[in-house]
Amino acid sequence: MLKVCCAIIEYNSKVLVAQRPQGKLVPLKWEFPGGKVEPGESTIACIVREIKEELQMDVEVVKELTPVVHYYEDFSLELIPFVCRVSSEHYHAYEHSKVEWATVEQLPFYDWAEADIPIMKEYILQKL
Ligand SMILES: Nc1nc2c([nH]c(=O)n2[C@H]2C[C@H](O)[C@@H](COP(=O)(O)OP(=O)(O)OP(=O)(O)O)O2)c(=O)[nH]1
Repeated sequence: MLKVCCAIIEYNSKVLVAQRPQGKLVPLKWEFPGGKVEPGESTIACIVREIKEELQMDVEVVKELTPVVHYYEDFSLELIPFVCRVSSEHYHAYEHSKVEWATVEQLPFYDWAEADIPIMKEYILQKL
């Protein structure tokens, strides 16, 4: 099964959310940025690498949340979430159509990729 890591990046009480581009899988849905684990790569190395590639940010991993297995119509994946910290709010959006800093209260109102919904909910619950 496809193994994908994603990052819930925190800064100043907000988290970074990103919209997938048109023309890729799960188009225009919102996600926590990340990507596929490469052969032989640890999940932590994967998330640090992906966030550097996609957003030019250096993350520090704080903790892992519960992985989600999700079956889309045409593919399935295991999505492994990490809460991460950054020391600056600045990013360059190389691979997303939009990127935003959202408050925890705003998270339920994004049009999420289905696999991200349980992750978003778990994150909100552990913030209460
Ligand atoms: N990065 C990320 N991918 C997610 C999330 N939720 C979700 O269903 N996915 C899916 C979409 C993609 O099919 C896959 C992640 O692959 P990816 O982001 O590395 O790759 P991609 O399909 O955008 O493009 P590519 O690297 O193959 O060119 O997992 C999420 O929160 N973050």
